[in-house]
Amino acid sequence: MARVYLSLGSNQNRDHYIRQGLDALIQAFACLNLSSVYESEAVGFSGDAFYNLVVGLDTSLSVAQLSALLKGIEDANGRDRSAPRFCGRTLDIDILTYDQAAGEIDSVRLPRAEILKNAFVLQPLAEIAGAEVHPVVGATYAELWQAYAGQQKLWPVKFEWRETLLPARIKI
Ligand SMILES: Nc1ncnc2c1ncn2[C@@H]1O[C@H](COP(=O)(O)OP(=O)(O)OP(=O)(O)O)[C@@H](O)[C@H]1O
Ligand SMILES: Nc1nc2c(c(=O)[nH]1)N=C(CO)CN2
Repeated sequence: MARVYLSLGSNQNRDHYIRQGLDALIQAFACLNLSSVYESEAVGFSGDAFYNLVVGLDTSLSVAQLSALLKGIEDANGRDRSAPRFCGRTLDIDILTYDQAAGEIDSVRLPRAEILKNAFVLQPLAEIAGAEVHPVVGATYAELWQAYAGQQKLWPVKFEWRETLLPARIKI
């Protein structure tokens, strides 16, 4: 089994698509660890604000199998692959880490560089995996998030539907 962390983001019909993404992950995996959902301004382009969260899970899927599964979930949720990289997103699911893998595996770059760049990734990752060590930097996510101080900090968003996920093998 590999320990995996995923980043979910949406800035179009955000409640709907984040919920859809989580429902699909619940169907696919035995147990999910969910961070809070955070709202932040779009980084890298001007557009609607995003909701982001991080999900932790254990899987026996390979990186290639996991990547294909996640692309399928994105596609089923209106993802337009012809759109430019920095534009609105119905649902984006990225693999942040896969155990301690480092490098390009089956066209997936690990660990994902955005962990060290963006509060909307690092803050929720530190929330649910603060004691775990970044595969390349060697510091824990809690340490990395502390070092990020002074830059953008995000605040959790209250989700009415979050509690409704509780019966579904979810650790919040
Ligand atoms: N860590 C990763 N997680 C998911 N896909 C990755 C990763 N690294 C490389 N890829 C591959 O790169 C392709 C482009 O993905 P990438 O996430 O870089 O761009 P994007 O999804 O268009 O933009 P973004 O995720 O920044 O919104 C994906 O289809 C996937 O095959
Ligand atoms: N706040 C925020 N900004 C972004 C995000 C995102 O998920 N959250 N994703 C992007 C493209 O992947 C570009 N900009």
